[in-house]
Amino acid sequence: MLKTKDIGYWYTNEQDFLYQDVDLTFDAGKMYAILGASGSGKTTFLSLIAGLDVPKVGHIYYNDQDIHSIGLRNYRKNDVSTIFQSYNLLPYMSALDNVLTAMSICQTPVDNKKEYALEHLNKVGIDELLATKPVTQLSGGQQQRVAIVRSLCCNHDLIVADEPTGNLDEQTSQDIVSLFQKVAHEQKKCIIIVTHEQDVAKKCDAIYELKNKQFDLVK
Ligand SMILES: Nc1ncnc2c1ncn2[C@@H]1O[C@H](COP(=O)(O)OP(=O)(O)OP(=O)(O)O)[C@@H](O)[C@H]1O
Repeated sequence: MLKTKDIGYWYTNEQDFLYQDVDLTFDAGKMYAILGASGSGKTTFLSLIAGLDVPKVGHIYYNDQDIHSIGLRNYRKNDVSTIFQSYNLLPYMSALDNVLTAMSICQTPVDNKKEYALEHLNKVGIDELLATKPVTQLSGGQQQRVAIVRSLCCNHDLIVADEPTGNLDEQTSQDIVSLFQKVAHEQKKCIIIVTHEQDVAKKCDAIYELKNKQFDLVK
């Protein structure tokens, strides 16, 4: 579903590159982990495959089409959902409205959007009372779950997530990873997760480790 071809990236100068010649493949129906030390460039890599930033060299293909020819705006709107480390929820809205707004932008093909959103929020332990409160009144872990649901409800085929379980207790984290697994395997989505947690990585179908400026397939 997604391929990177010879991509390289640096921020300030080319000699300080984060990586070069990165050729990775991500298939539909699978969940991937990206591991690596802090500062190695994992978030930067996610921003490239999510179409939020552009590699300095190389190309990214989504279903064999260069994401530039799809158009990054179209790609983000129709094909890829991003779960940000800092959630990026709209603070003046409720959890429910955050999910509904995203569904409306992505034009999720569902008749009763409110029922669909509430059902998915419920699955991660956000009941209707919590879902209708201003999102700023929710805890960090609750906001993280709203961000996860917002991305799942967009129904895109590719989901990229930056430390999606970073703020969750062990049980909730396991539940979320099982949910991701189910979505990847049953709905044939491709889910790519940046994580520091070995337990999360172990549940993924494949693991890429970013080390010494290169990605190695370690599982
Ligand atoms: N906007 C920026 N301008 C310059 N350098 C940056 C910028 N954003 C990140 N960097 C640097 O690029 C490197 C990779 O950052 P990135 O956030 O991708 O790492 P990471 O592996 O996701 O780290 P962490 O696990 O701590 O979140 C770091 O050294 C960081 O300081």
